[in-house]
Amino acid sequence: MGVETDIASWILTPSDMTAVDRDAATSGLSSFGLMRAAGYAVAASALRHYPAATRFVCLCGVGNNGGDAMIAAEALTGSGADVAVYLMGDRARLAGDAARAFATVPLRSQPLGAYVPAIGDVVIDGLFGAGLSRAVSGALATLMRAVTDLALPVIAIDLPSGVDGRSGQVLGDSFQAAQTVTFMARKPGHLLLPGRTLCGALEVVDIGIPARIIRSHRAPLVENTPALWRDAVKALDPGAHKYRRGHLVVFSGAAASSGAARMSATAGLSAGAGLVTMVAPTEAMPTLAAHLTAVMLKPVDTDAMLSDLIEDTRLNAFVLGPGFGAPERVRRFVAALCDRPLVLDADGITAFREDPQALFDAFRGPVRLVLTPHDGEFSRLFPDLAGDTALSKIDRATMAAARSNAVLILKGPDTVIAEPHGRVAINANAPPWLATAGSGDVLAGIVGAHLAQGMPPFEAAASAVWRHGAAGHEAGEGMTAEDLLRAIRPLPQAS
Ligand SMILES: NC(=O)C1=CN([C@@H]2O[C@H](COP(=O)(O)OP(=O)(O)OC[C@H]3O[C@@H](n4cnc5c(N)ncnc54)[C@H](O)[C@@H]3O)[C@@H](O)[C@H]2O)[C@@H](O)CC1
Ligand SMILES: [K+]
Repeated sequence: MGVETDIASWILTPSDMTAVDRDAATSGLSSFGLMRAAGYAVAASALRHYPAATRFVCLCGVGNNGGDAMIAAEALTGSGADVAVYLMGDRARLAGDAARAFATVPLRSQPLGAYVPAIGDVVIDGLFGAGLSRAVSGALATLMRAVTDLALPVIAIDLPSGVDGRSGQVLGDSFQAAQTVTFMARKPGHLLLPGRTLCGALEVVDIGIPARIIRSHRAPLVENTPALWRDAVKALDPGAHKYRRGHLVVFSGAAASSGAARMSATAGLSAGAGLVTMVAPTEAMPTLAAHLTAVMLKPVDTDAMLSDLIEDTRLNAFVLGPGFGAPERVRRFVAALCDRPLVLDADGITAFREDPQALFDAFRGPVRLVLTPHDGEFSRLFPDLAGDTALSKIDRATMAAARSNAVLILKGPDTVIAEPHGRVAINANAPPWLATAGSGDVLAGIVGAHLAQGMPPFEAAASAVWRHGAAGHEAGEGMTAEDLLRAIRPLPQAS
C-alpha cells in the first residue's frame, strides 16, 4: 500500500498526528481498526523483507505502539511464522486500544527482561513511537545494545524506539532499524538526523485515515521536492535573453582568499544567471582575471564606488560573504545593499556576531535576505536558539527566520529551509560527500542565480538546496567543489 502521491511529501509532527487520530475517531473511524491496519502492515513488511526469519520477536511497550506490535504478532502467527511477544512494564498499565489488542490476541507475552537476543531473530520494535516522552536508559538501553551487537534486523513501528519524532534526536539510546514502517505521513524525526539514519529504509503506509483529515492538520512543513517550487520555475522564461535572466553580483575579498567567491560566481553562471559580475578590491583584479573568463570584473575599493555601482538597478541579486573577511567592510556593504535581494553567507554572517539585530533591522519589510549558516555560523547570529536543546532543527530555523525576516538555509546533511511566515522544508537529497570544502560557496552562488532570475526568496533557496544536492549525486563520491560546479543541471520543469 502506498500513500496518495499528493500527501507523499507531507510531514506531520507527532502532535499533529495525535490531532489527526482524534479527528479520525470523532469522524467515526474506529481507532482499533487503524491499529489493526497498522499492525498488519508491519507484519506484511516483516514477511516481505525477512521471509526466512527463524523467529519474529515482538517487543511491546504499554502504549499504542505496543498495541501495533501485538497485532503484528497476531498477523505473523497467522502466516505460520514463529513469534515471541515481550511486554515492557506491567500489563495492568495497558489502556485503550493497546489493552484491547492484548485482550483479543490469543498470544502469551513474557516480561521484556526475559528476552535473550539470539541470532536468527527479527525484532519488531513496538516499544515507543510517537509517545516517547523521556530518555531510554537502564535495562532497556542494555537490551538495545545487545540487539545491535548481534546485528539483529530491527523493524521499527512508526519510529525506532528512542528517536524523538519531533526532532530526530535520540533520547538516551535507540534502536538502529533496518526498516521503519510509519503511518499516513512522515514525521520530522524520519528526515532529521540522526533519526533519518536510525530509521533505515522508511515505508509510509496508508492505514485508511482520509486525506481530508490529514490535510486539515497539515503543518506548513514539507520535504524539499520540486513540487514545492515548480511553479516558481515555470514562471521563469528559459528562452529569455541573458539580460533578462538577471544580473548577479558576487563580492570577493582579497586576492589570496578569492577562491571562495570565484566558486560562487561560477556556480551563479552555471545555475542560469544571465550575467555575473565579480566585485573585488583593485588589488585582486589580476588574480581574478587570470581565473575567470565568463564572469565580468569590477573593482570596488570604497563605499562611494559601491554606491555608484549599485545605482544600476539591473543588478538584481548579490552574494556577499564567501572568502570576504573584513567584518567592518561587510557591515558597511550590507547597509548599502539592504533594499536589494542578498545572499549572506560565511564571513558575511559572522560579521554580525556582535550585533545581529542591526542586520535584522536593516532587512524589515518585504523578504529579500537569504542567510545560509551552518550550525557554527547560526550560533553566532542566534546564540539563544542554538543553545536551547528543547528546540528541534525545524524550530530553530523557523524562529530564526521570523526574527531576522530572512529566508534561512540552516545547512547540514539535513538542511532545513525556513521563511519568516512559517513555511518550512526539510531537504533530504544531499549525499554525505556534499560536505566538502567550497560546497557552501557553490550553494550561495546557486541561490544568488535563482534570485537574479526573479524567483521569490523561499523558492529560490529551496530549489537551490535541492539542485545542489542533485549536483552532488551527479558528481559522485569523492567529488570536489569544482566537480560540483560542472554537475549543476537545469531545474526540473515538467509537472
Ligand atoms: N494514526 C496513527 O498514527 C496511529 C498510531 N498508532 C500507534 O500509536 C503510537 C503512539 O501511541 P501512544 O501515544 O500510546 O505512545 P507510545 O506507544 O509511543 O508510548 C507511550 C507510552 O510509553 C511510555 N514511555 C515514553 N517514553 C518512555 C521511556 N523512555 N521509557 C519508558 N516508558 C516510556 C509512556 O509513559 C506511555 O506509557 C504510534 O507511534 C503508532 O505506533 C497506531 O495504533 C495506529 C494509528
Ligand atoms: K517503535
